[in-house]
Amino acid sequence: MPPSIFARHSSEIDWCEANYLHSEYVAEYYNTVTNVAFLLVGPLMMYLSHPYACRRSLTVHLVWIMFIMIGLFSMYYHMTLSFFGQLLDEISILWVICLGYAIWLPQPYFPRFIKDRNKFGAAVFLVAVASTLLSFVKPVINAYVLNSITFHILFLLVKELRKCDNRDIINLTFVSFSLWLVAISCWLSDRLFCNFWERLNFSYLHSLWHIFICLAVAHVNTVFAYFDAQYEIPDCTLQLQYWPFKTKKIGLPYLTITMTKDTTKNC
Ligand SMILES: CCCCCCCC/C=C\CCCCCCCC(=O)N[C@@H](CO)[C@H](O)/C=C/CCCCCCCCCCCCC
Ligand SMILES: [Ca+2]
Ligand SMILES: [Zn+2]
Repeated sequence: MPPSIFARHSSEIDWCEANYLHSEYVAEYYNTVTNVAFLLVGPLMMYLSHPYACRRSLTVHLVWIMFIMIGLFSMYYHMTLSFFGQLLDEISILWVICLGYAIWLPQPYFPRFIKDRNKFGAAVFLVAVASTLLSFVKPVINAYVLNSITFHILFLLVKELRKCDNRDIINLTFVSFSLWLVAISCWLSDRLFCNFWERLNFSYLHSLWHIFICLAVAHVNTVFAYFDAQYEIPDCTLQLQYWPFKTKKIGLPYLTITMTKDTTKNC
């Protein structure tokens, strides 16, 4: 009788951090606790991006609500290392990436047979449903497939950067890329070189992944929001700001928005 999908350690994946070192209920303590970053950054980005969301679309808030859900599901996953927890974690990531594409992919990148964003959103929804079903086929590769989407995201960034003359946005993109590079290096090292890190008595790279990928996504989403606004709300003047260190340009990036003429608002 195979173990229940809810059973502890029913996932095929066990991260490098030693299990049950700090609590009999939490399999990977630091891999669980570091997901608090998502529970902090998600609400903060909702608050900071509210003026932009009012002008662009309130579905922007759904991205950050799902971001918080990712943090909760990842906490549950690392607490139990259950197959159910792994799928909750990976499927929630899949859906938030799809939502990000549905909202922010600039129209010039739509497939030729799709002319407007509503139709593109419907196509993305179908892809998300099909991908969700496929995630049950070989779960051990799901995370690699999800991470490979980043290469398309990098392609989009390069294409848009070539047309961008805003120094602040160019700088933000490089910071996003740097954060992601550190994050994916931690993720791959934890997955592929655990024995090496265990010998150094440092098996917390996946915990660092959580922190850096959380920050990378907060940064890259702001870059895509800026590029998207050039196409979707061109009558707005956008300025990049940072919280909490406004003058030093360090912290969470967000867009302030001034209207050149009164146009529709969602709130
Ligand atoms: C038009 C493009 C829009 C792009 C929108 C991108 C939105 C990405 C939103 C959320 C991704 C959050 C990923 C955090 C994962 C946290 C949970 C976790 O660590 N899960 C692991 C198990 O614990 C699991 O192994 C991870 C699976 C893969 C995660 C894939 C992350 C893709 C990140 C895409 C953004 C890259 C930023 C690139 C910056 C240059
Ligand atoms: Ca472990
Ligand atoms: Zn994780």
